[in-house]
Amino acid sequence: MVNKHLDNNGILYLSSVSVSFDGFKAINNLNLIIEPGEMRAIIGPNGAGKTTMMDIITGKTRPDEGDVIFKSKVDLTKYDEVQIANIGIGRKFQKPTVIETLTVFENLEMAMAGRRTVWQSLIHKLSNEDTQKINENLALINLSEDAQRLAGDLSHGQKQWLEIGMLILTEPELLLVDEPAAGMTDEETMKTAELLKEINKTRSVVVVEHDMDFIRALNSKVTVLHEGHVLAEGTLDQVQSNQQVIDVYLGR
Ligand SMILES: Nc1ncnc2c1ncn2[C@@H]1O[C@H](COP(=O)(O)OP(=O)(O)OP(=O)(O)O)[C@@H](O)[C@H]1O
Repeated sequence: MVNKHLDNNGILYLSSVSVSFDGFKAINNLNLIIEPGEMRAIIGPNGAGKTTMMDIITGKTRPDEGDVIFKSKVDLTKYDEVQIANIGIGRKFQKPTVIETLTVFENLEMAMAGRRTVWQSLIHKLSNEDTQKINENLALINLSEDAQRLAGDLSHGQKQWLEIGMLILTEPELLLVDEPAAGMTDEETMKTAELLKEINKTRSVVVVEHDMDFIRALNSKVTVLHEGHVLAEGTLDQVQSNQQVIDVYLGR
């Protein structure tokens, strides 16, 4: 079933994807292509299907119909969540899941160790190369000064950055980020946009977000979802001046 997509160069390709919950089509004939190296923002009113779409890409939800292809050849519907993470798709959920009783550095060390247990990763001696990677990661996520603080003492925004840093250490080719700006201060929100732009220099990023100032700062192509399919695509200015999009947001 995958051969027909080999001429498609997208890092992520969704074609005619649908899924129903108790007869209700949460995703309805969804088509989406993310190009390699692209940053894409996904917006849409509550219930548009944004989370369900992320769930389908990451193997949490199986589509009833359609193709979900990674890098032109990997049929993601055949794999489970852990396998998809290992294939190279990292997902950042809205709520941070860092270990609060460990330091920032230890959390990163654990992420670096991947499948080792917490205890194994803490007694495992880091190579110089690993230490350097963690230090570079700390600089990326703006937490160099906070490396020895307990993760539980960080602000909400800093915890989100730490978790993004942990995901980056697993070196995903595609990073999916769910509402990163929720609960952040304006300053944290803008720093998060800068962080994702920096990350996007080396990998593809798909961000679901409601905060329009944040979306504007990303300066990327925007896809508007509505009732489980794509309503509009373009720059933020283009989609914001699209009458159908305006009507959907105003509930008309
Ligand atoms: N497991 C499920 N069982 C039943 N209905 C579901 C399930 N998951 C999602 N839905 C429904 O599917 C629709 C799409 O939900 P989804 O959470 O994907 O939207 P969303 O765009 O992420 O919304 P929000 O912006 O509020 O997070 C909603 O009507 C939701 O109630």
